[in-house]
Parts: sequence; structure tokens; C-alpha cells
Amino acid sequence: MKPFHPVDRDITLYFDDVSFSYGAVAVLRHAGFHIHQGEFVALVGPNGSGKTTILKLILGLEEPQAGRIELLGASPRSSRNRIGYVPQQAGYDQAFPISVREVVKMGRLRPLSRKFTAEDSRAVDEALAQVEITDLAARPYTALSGGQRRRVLVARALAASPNFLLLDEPTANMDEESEERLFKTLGRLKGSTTILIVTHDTAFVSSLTDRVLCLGSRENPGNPYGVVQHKTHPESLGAEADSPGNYRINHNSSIPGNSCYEEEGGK
Ligand SMILES: Nc1ncnc2c1ncn2[C@@H]1O[C@H](COP(=O)(O)OP(=O)(O)OP(=O)(O)O)[C@@H](O)[C@H]1O
Repeated sequence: MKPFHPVDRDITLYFDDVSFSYGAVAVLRHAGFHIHQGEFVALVGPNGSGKTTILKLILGLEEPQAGRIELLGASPRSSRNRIGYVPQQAGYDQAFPISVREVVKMGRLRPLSRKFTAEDSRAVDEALAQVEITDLAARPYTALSGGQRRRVLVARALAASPNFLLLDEPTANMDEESEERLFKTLGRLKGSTTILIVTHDTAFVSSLTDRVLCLGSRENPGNPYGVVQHKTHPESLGAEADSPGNYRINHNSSIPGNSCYEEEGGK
């Protein structure tokens, strides 16, 4: 695949005029945005606006009908091994006694044929420590709370040393403490890897977020969506300025479009 802009070496993800439909259901129309290496970006939008669809396109599970997508300088399919994907949940059979360490180890099992080395073991230890779950390593995964499981899945993704970390609704059903811990972990990762968080929780848009990609428009219900980019903007400074939720989406009037639902006062 020929790069769009060979000069822009630091671009992790390009969506260039992408349109996508499921049969008669048009989801994206002329969606265009890019994410730079090391950026921390939130993709927000109401239910059904196409966030999961964008995820599928990034992971190469769907192909756009028009436009092009470039991930880490190549097609999504050929680059997806370099993505650390954190799903909302990973189901392991309750009867399958898999430990937290073993789940994180799965992040290193690419390609499947090779043997597990001392370096893999170090990467697993490091990922457990990064997410602060070393103390849970021997516990059965299925015995953990939803929030703890989510952090294990972040560690699994990090164990692969990804160039791009993609998190799908990371705070859904998470208790406050887990959310705070995840926020701290992401803060430590910021800058060292490119991060895209897909969420409809605009409270998670925070001091960590460099940019917000907004999907959807209330003015045109039922129409396919475009993507509008906004900078984040501190709502209140002070002691809690670094906490999640203290930042709001700054609707920069220089950016065309009125397509972020939060503008109308949130959900
Ligand atoms: N496989 C499919 N076939 C047909 N329509 C689909 C399919 N998957 C999703 N859609 C439709 O495409 C639109 C976008 O769905 P998508 O799941 O990407 O939205 P979303 O923003 O992730 O929503 P949510 O916040 O509820 O998870 C919705 O109208 C949805 O009903």
C-alpha cells in the first residue's frame, strides 16, 4: 500500500475520506482524521454513531466502500499485529482455571508456533507491574471484579509492546477506584505509545486527552456520520485538574461542524 504522505512519518493512523455502510445502513460519510505517534485521543459519540465500526475498520475486520485507511504506514490487516487491543470484556469459561499471569502471557503468543522465552517472561512481569496487578498474578482471572479484569486486559495488550493501544469503552461498568487506577496507568503510558480510547463517557475525556474525535450530529438524525476534531480544554484548574472528568470538549469555532453531542449539555 502506498503511503498517503510519506513525509509525515510520525502518523500512526489515517482515515482519508472514508465512507462505510452495512448494506443499506450508512454509518460513516467522508470521515477524515489522523492520529500522530504518541498522541492520546478519545473517540466519542452517542450509541449507534459508529464507534465500534471505526474500531472494526482500524482492526481490518471491515473494509471501507470508499476512501482509504492507513495504519502504521500500511493497510490495517498487515499492521494489526502491532496494535494492542483492549476489548470491553474477554470471556473465559468459568470452569477454565486460567490465572491472571496466563491471560497476560497470551499477549506474547504471536506467532503461536514459537516458544515462550525469558524475554517474554520479563515482558509479562513488566506489563503486570505497569498496570499494578503484580499481586493478582496467581489469582484465577474469572474470580476478579469487572474493573480488575479490564486492567488485566490492558496488561495483556501491553505485554505485546504495541505501537498503538486501542481501548474500547475502558471505563464501562468500572468502579471508581479501578477507573482511577486505569487513569493513572494510561497517564504513565502517555507519550510512549499512541492511544485511542473509544467511549461514550465524555467524563473520561481528561487532562490526558490531546484531542477528541466526535462522531455524530443531532441536526441530522438518521444520516451517516462524519468525524469532527476538537481540542480538550480544562474546565476547572486547581488541585483536581489532573483527574478524569475535569476537562470538557472545547468546541473550537475554527473547526467546522456542530457534531459533538456533548455540546448540548451531555447525554
Ligand atoms: N453488522 C451490522 N449490520 C447492520 N447494521 C449494523 C451492524 N453493526 C452495526 N450496525 C449499525 O451501524 C450503526 C453503527 O453501529 P456501531 O456499533 O458502530 O455504533 P457505536 O457507536 O459503537 O454504538 P454503541 O455506543 O451503542 O456501542 C448502528 O446504526 C448499528 O445499528
